[in-house]
Amino acid sequence: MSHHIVEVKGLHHTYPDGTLALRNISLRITHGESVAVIGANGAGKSTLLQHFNGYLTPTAGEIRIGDFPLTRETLPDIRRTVGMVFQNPDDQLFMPTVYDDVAFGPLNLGLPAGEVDERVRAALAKVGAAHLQGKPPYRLSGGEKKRVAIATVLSMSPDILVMDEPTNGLDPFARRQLMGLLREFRHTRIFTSHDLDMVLDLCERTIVLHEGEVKADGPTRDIFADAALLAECRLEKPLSMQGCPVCGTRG
Ligand SMILES: Nc1ncnc2c1ncn2[C@@H]1O[C@H](COP(=O)(O)OP(=O)(O)OP(=O)(O)O)[C@@H](O)[C@H]1O
Repeated sequence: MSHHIVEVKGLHHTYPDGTLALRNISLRITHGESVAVIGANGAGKSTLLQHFNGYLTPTAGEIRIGDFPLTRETLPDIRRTVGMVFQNPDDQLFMPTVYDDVAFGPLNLGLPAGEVDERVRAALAKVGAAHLQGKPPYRLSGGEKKRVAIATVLSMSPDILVMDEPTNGLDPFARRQLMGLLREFRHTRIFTSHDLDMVLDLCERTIVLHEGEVKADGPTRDIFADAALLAECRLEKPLSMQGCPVCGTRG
């Protein structure tokens, strides 16, 4: 299913203030892959993800989603294909109620009212936020906002799910619930996270960014076993691979 493929060729991104955030990034993510993009603060993870559905435009290089290069003409279709959860849920929630926010995307697809309602209820139930549907988003807690932001993307049934720090601000129960949901999602998943145990659990492939460049791209366990790479990129092993300080067993 080629429409689930994300391809990046020679991507550079310089912000208007002159910050060079991405340098010559090339990668290809195919259907059904679960891929983590990790790196220290400021490594370029959010900048990279925001190119996948055209929120940022490359300074140089190309993004292809499936068979199409990302251009002004293909952008509406690509936004239907790629569901993006931003790091900050306030960037995603702007309607008077939670229900309206989750319905916004499906309504824009022109779906009949009954189907929109079905999608909204299913998406809110999946993130455990059905009870919040009548509330204004600005009255929600940080973790509640995050869950609703995720529901706004799920209600669009995207082919490719892109999430920037999806577990940020979630309590342990909500984190586990989200991990279950990501595990169930059968199409392409790409996310950034500092939650390296989640990365180890959910992603067979990990891409390491360091100072705007791809430093490594490979099987997640191999990445976390490379102590020199982790040290160079200011990363640590997931807790579950650090061994038990009491009994001395290795992860
Ligand atoms: N709007 C902006 N204008 C100028 N520079 C920016 C802008 N947004 C991000 N940057 C810079 O681009 C670089 C990459 O930032 P980015 O947000 O992509 O990092 P990140 O890896 O997602 O970090 P974090 O883990 O802290 O979320 C950083 O040097 C940052 O200061």
